[in-house]
Amino acid sequence: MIYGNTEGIKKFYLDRLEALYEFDCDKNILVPMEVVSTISEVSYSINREIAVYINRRGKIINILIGDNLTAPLEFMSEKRSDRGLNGIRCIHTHLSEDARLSTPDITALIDMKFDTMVAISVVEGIPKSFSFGYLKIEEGQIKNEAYIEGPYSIDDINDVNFLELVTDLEKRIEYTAHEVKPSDKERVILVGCKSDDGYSVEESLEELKELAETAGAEVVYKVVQNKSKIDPAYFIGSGKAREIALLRQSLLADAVIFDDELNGVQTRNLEETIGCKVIDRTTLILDIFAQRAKSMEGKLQVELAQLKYRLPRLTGLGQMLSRTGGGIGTRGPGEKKLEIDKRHIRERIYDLEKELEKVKKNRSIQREKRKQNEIPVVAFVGYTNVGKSTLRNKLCELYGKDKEKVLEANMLFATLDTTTRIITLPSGRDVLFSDTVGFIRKLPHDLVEAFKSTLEEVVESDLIVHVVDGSNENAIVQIETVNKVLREIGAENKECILAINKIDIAKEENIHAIKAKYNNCVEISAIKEINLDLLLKEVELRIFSKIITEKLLIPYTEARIVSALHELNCVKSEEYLEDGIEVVIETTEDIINKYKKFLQK
Ligand SMILES: Nc1nc2c(ncn2[C@@H]2O[C@H](COP(=O)(O)OP(=O)(O)OP(=O)(O)O)[C@@H](O)[C@H]2O)c(=O)[nH]1
Ligand SMILES: [Mg+2]
Repeated sequence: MIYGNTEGIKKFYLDRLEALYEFDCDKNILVPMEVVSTISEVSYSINREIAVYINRRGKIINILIGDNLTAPLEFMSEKRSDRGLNGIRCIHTHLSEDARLSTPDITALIDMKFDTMVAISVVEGIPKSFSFGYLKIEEGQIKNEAYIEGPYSIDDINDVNFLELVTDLEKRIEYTAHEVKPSDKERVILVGCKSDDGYSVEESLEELKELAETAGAEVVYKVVQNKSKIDPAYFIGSGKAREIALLRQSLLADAVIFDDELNGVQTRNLEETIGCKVIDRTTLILDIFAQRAKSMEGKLQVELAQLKYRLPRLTGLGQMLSRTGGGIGTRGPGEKKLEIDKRHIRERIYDLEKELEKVKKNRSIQREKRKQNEIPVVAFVGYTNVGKSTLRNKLCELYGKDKEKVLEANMLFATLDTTTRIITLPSGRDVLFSDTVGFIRKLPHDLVEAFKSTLEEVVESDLIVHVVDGSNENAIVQIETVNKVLREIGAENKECILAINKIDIAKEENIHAIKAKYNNCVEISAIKEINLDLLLKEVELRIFSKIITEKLLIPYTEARIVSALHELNCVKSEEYLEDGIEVVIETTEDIINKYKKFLQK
């Protein structure tokens, strides 16, 4: 793939340039003459400047056509390497007698920390003279200044030993202890494609970024791919993959994470081209789940899901992953390494399924017991990070019988196991509140499958409290994502309350939009303890009483009852008739019973 302004250029020239990708440059030589003569000729013929980017292994990783060639790379400058030279040299043509580096050339050199920047003056297709620049290093630090050498003739430039130059530069850069081992964090590049599921790529990538950070990585760049057609071999197309390879080198990234699922072949091809570990969103989510699972059952489920996801992909998996170098995508529950041998994986899957069967049986026995005690169960569901755990902890703190806290953190998937606590409602009745794992978009199917038994709690519950982050602009899409999973586990017809959380920071119009679309909303703030009593009242109402609509006729002498009913917030309409006030109320059985004598037949 040739980048830049290739419009109107004959295929013949593009092919000649393309062939350079196969060429191995001598590692010692600053400007490989075969490359120089090709780009000089083509540059002259098409009357455009050409730049090639070569890594230290002597591989050409990118070829660019256009004017102002070094400029397009500035898009990376903000994320450029802070840890020394970027390991790439740029060689480009000037279609004039002037081989001196231009100001943009020098700026790019400094910004990107190229190993060197070489300019060739090309006259009538012949390389005439050369100049090159490299960064100034003082007291162990790379300065924002460059040394420029030349112009040199072809003979002179051939005497420059590139390897010596770069080795010397590298030697003089003093890496502090921190820089040598910059952090335990993996540096990752994210790649996303446009999708049509209601999210923009940017939002989806933002979520992927949060996921990556939750997994302990540092995101150094995000790549957006416009192409909607999926390449069977590379997912994004081989040209784009090469572009990412260049990025990876200059940003010194350790891994690339794709926002969509990749198959084994795509993973292998991408790893080969990009030259580092490549993982997808599902692997990342599984990795997070592996780190977070606490209960025996949770751990078993995560491992099972991981192995099931891996098995069909193993054939295609490249060097990078089968070596299991460590980091994201290689962790199993409890930091143990994942199996990479197919036969072992199959055996392990079999064992895990057996073990899970046992655990499942236990769980249903427990559930039976609870049923016998007749304590109703309220299940908290909701998109990840909406505040389910915070809400449940607050409720436990204020109304609970035991005060053990559920891990709450501003991290995705803080909760991975259903945990259940008893809460006393205002009326004095007890209910069990159970917190569940957060739901997330593009939740891998294996995972829904794996967590079904955890989610059985939801299916078996008496009431669902669907918690929504009212401050999130995607709240409605998130609600729909959760509803979709609820449908998948067969819980769509359950009695449900929508708790719109975080109203302390939510925008008015956002809340309005949610309320306009859904019934049974209660606006709350878990953190600020706003309306939590109201939520519990609503819970009580939904669980312990059927809602009935009745018409009462209340004599004028008993008018205070009407105001009492108004206080209960259950009056739907009222009419002043001759023999009394006719009110239609929508409320619970026990309240209706209280006013039985006024019932109109
Ligand atoms: N401003 C504000 N922030 C809140 C509120 N409730 C929760 N949060 C914050 O939202 C973040 C996520 O809260 P959690 O309770 O961990 O969310 P969760 O839904 O349990 O998340 P998972 O278990 O990962 O699915 C935390 O940083 C909370 O402090 C609220 O009412 N207002
Ligand atoms: Mg939680």
